[in-house]
Amino acid sequence: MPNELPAVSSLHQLTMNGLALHGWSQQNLFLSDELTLALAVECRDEAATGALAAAAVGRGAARAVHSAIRGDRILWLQAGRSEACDSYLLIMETVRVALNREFFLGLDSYESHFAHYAPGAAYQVHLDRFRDDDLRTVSVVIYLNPDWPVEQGGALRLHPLDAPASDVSPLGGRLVVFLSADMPHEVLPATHDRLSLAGWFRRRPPN
Ligand SMILES: O=C(O)CCC(=O)C(=O)O
Ligand SMILES: [Fe+2]
Repeated sequence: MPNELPAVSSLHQLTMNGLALHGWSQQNLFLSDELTLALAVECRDEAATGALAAAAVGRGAARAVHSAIRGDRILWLQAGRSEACDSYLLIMETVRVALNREFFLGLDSYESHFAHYAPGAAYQVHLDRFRDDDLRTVSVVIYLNPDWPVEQGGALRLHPLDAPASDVSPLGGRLVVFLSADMPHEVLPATHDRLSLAGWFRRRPPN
């Protein structure tokens, strides 16, 4: 009986290998320049019209905006909002399938938002998995900034539990994935506007 599963793209395979070995992975040129630009324009336009809202931290009664802890403004995506977003969500669907096949995670959904960090905005060290909601399993960030010299700051700093910290500069088209429960991370302040898409693959809720 031949293997019926379609081939996983070699880029996805690299991502899977990095996750398995280190708990995180970075891929440059993950999105095409064309799609990155379309998403960047959409994010910038939405920010300019005031459609992004100050992001909150915490859940339930503790949920509140604390801009010194988390300074980005966000807009959650819905399927069908634009051709570019639908292309992005379709690509992330192929990543979801690859993650499930490689790690048997039972991921059944993906939630994602645009984020804009104005100059000086940051996000202090945190974990993406909530204490009272452990369904977020794999975190994703895709950057939408063309030409981002490292001196502009704004790195994502990952703090693996068993390895030195790693900085990832938010250069357009770049993907970072990491395990939501185990990877403390922070966003360092930048000198320029910093645009991204953040997202989370969620597990099926238990019955
Ligand atoms: O933008 C980034 O590099 C990371 C964002 C982040 O940690 C989050 O939204 O939870
Ligand atoms: Fe995070």
